[in-house]
Amino acid sequence: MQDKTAVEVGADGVAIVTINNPPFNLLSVDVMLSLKENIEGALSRDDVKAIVITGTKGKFSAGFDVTAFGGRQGKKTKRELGFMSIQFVTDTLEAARKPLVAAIEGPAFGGGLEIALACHARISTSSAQLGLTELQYGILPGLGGTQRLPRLVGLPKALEMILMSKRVDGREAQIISLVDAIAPADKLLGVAHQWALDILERRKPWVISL
Ligand SMILES: C[C@H](O)CC(=O)SCCNC(=O)CCNC(=O)[C@H](O)C(C)(C)COP(=O)(O)OP(=O)(O)OC[C@H]1O[C@@H](n2cnc3c(N)ncnc32)[C@H](O)[C@@H]1OP(=O)(O)O
Repeated sequence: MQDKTAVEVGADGVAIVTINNPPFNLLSVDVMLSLKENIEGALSRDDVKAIVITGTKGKFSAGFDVTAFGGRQGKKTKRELGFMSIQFVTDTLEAARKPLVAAIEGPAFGGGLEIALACHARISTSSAQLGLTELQYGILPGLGGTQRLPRLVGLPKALEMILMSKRVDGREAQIISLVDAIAPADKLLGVAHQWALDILERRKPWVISL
């Protein structure tokens, strides 16, 4: 089976953890367990100083695969969605003692954006699309987005985005403080790397939104 996330550690000590579930890097329990495992691995390595999270093929993540929400669990005993909290990934990010930066290109929706919100900074391209779009499926953001988004963008803007499943592009996201900086696609990872090292060296603030 193809790995759902990949890790590469650069000579500068920044690990890039890439979500690898094309075409939209949708999240599932498997993808999130793989993400958690690779982030924990990077956090425990002495040669890793900071972590950048991104998505493969120019797409951060379009959120949870909503087809997994269909149907009742019935008498299943295996640990599946509905039997377990899916916040295990954001719990890991929250507990991290190394800088975490999200490098966002393409869609960052629902759980995808919530993973980015749990990082200490977000860098995006100007054309990236960001939103907590869960309500269009009749569900609430489930990875802490209802708490983290208002802390970054203020309550009125967060309510507008959540209640109307409103999407913003990278440019607007920077204006409302949802992303910290904009970079062209070919420089995105480089800028995110530098931002992570700047947090480490205290040249940029270590911002925890929850
Ligand atoms: C825990 C969390 O809080 C819960 C969540 O994350 S809920 C999920 C939130 N995510 C979203 O709202 C994203 C919704 N998707 C989109 O906006 C758009 O599909 C997109 C921008 C990703 C891609 O757009 P576009 O390129 O025009 O392709 P589009 O035709 O819409 O989608 C392609 C296929 O992917 C599927 N898809 C897209 N997002 C999906 C998702 N989150 N779950 C399951 N399937 C999805 C579509 O249903 C479609 O399937 P089909 O080919 O069988 O009809």
